[in-house]
Amino acid sequence: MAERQLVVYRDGDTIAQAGAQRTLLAILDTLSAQPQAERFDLALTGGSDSLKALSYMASNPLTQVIDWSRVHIWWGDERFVAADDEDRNALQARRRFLDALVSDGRLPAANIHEMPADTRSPKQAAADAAASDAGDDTANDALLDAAAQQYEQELVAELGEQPVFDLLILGMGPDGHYASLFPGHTEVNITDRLVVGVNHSPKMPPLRLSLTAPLLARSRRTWFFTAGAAKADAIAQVFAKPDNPSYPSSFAAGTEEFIWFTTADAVAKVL
Ligand SMILES: O=C1O[C@H](COP(=O)(O)O)[C@@H](O)[C@H](O)[C@H]1O
Repeated sequence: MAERQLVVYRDGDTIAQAGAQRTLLAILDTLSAQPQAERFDLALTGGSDSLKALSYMASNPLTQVIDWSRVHIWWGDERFVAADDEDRNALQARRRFLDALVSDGRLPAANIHEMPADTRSPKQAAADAAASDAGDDTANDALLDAAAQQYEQELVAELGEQPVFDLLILGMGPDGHYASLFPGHTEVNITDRLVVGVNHSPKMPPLRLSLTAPLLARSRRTWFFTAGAAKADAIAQVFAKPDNPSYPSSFAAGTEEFIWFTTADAVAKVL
């Protein structure tokens, strides 16, 4: 595993700008190296700091010279809502960056590997939510598990039984969650699945899908984009103790590179 590196920038906007440039360079250099890599697998996250980086990618000139037909896009987690719901991480990424690449004919639509969306009717979703409120999670759990299995199959079909991303971008919530692995939830301990359903997420919306910790830890490069004082307590705890379920981000790693891009206020309790 790569040693954790810490980079402290002036503000979140700098994380997003530098992160955009760095992401595009990683793609360009990997696809241009000799012998050439066939493809580049990039796993995105939701979250304020990382989404901003996607907007900067859209206007960065390096975007014009990348062979996007060899780039595949994945997500570390997703909110299990309808495909056109504003809460969806993939929708936000499409709007900021991906849709333009597809409509220009540069990124094949099939290279965007979105996690499954909720296709239930509003009436059925409300009935399942009512059952859950009454203590019966059978329907929601079954639905989430089927969706998680579907994404697992897509990962295995594209990347084999032990999928590895070239680059995984992550954000961390103030509670220390990453992807949709939350403190106090059992999903962070699951090691025999690639993808899990997450019910009763403490952050809305309540139904989610997440890659599991072992998959998230074997990315070649793993970068956190994490700004702001609200994250200071969690970063201090994450840096203090690895693999701590109370601060799930402490499970993250990268095999070749593992970098936290932060701001001074975010690491005020570490340094
Ligand atoms: O809910 C989520 O939150 C985390 C962190 O988001 P942030 O806005 O606090 O940076 C994000 O990484 C994850 O993808 C998202 O679903």
